Amino acid sequence: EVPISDLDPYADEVLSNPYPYYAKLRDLGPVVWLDRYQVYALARHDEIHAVLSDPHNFCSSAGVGLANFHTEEPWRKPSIILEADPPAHSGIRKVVARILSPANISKLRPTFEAEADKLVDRVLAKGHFDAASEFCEAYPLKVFADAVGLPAEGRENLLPYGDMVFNGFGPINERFSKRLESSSGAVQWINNICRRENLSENGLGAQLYAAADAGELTQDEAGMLVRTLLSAGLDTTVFTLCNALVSFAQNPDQYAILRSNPALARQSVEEVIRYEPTFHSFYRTTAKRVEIAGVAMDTSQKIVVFIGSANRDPRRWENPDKFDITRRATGNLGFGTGIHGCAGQMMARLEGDILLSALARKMKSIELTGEPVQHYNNTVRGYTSIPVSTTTN
Ligand SMILES: CC(C)Cc1ccc(C(=O)O)cc1
Repeated sequence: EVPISDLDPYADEVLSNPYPYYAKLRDLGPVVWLDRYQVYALARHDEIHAVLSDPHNFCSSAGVGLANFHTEEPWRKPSIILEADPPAHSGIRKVVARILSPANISKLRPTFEAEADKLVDRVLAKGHFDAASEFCEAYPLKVFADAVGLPAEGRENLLPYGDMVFNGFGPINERFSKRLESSSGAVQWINNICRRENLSENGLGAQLYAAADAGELTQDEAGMLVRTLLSAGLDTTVFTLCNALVSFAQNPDQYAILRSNPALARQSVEEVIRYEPTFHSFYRTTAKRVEIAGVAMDTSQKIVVFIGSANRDPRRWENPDKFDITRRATGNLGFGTGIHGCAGQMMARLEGDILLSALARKMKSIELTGEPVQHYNNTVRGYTSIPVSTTTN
């Protein structure tokens, strides 16, 4: 029989430190029934990897959150890439993958490096700063928003919008719908800013519209994909940088290794994404009657996969709870895997590599001057405040 758990993965006490709860789920078995939400839960690496690698049996078009689009209205128009299955997904993904390819985004490196050095010098000159709001948020909101081609004004809408998107993959509870009302301005702003006339001539947004001119997409689909970039590309990198800073602050020996060789920044981003992934849980829906680890499931069943648990599974990782930037962390599930694997992962690595190496070259150690304040969201983990004092060379 399938073990039953009454865990509420969206309770604040679980969100504040999910790892002990993940360990319990892993020990219960490869497939667990979450009674509270009436869904199956996978917490072990191998089963999660298998489900994310099998879009045929485990589909995304019913939504990748708790809500089942087969039976309920999505809160926003479904994404044409995230919430799509082959064959519709394939052509769209090809365009996005080209625009976010290493070849295309490596052209951004000189600008990204110049902005990182400017930001590091600015915060170090202050003597102490909030590494969340003044550093980890400021950097993607400048370099990625510029790269997409957004105007300077209105960017304060971006993180609140992303927060709604990521809450939206969990239970659409009263908190969420209240947030939706209060941030309807952000939703309007996002839908408007994705229009071609509001974007720069040569940014990633313009490149999507150029693909439409070339007949690879419709103009509408290009606009929807600009929304994708703004939905997926901000909060995720902001919180990854926050998680990096806090992980290094709590493991000064690891920051000392990075200081001794800033070129390790790229590899350290990989370990941050394994150890403290920003994105923790999302869903697939069975597309037919199917079995996982001997458990027979009906069609149209929701399955939650806990990415954050897969990355700490001792069946896959040695000493999984240790933050160790010298380990080989590639292949972790922080960026997902398979046809829906993160299309922006090279952009995320570029931002993390550049900002962390710029910091490591100039800041001797990361000294917290107060407790980091965690950001609470149904599916992403990060911080809203990380008070640090600067210790230059
Ligand atoms: C971790 C993923 C769920 C992030 C994400 C969010 C939104 C979209 C979209 O297409 O709107 C795509 C990807």
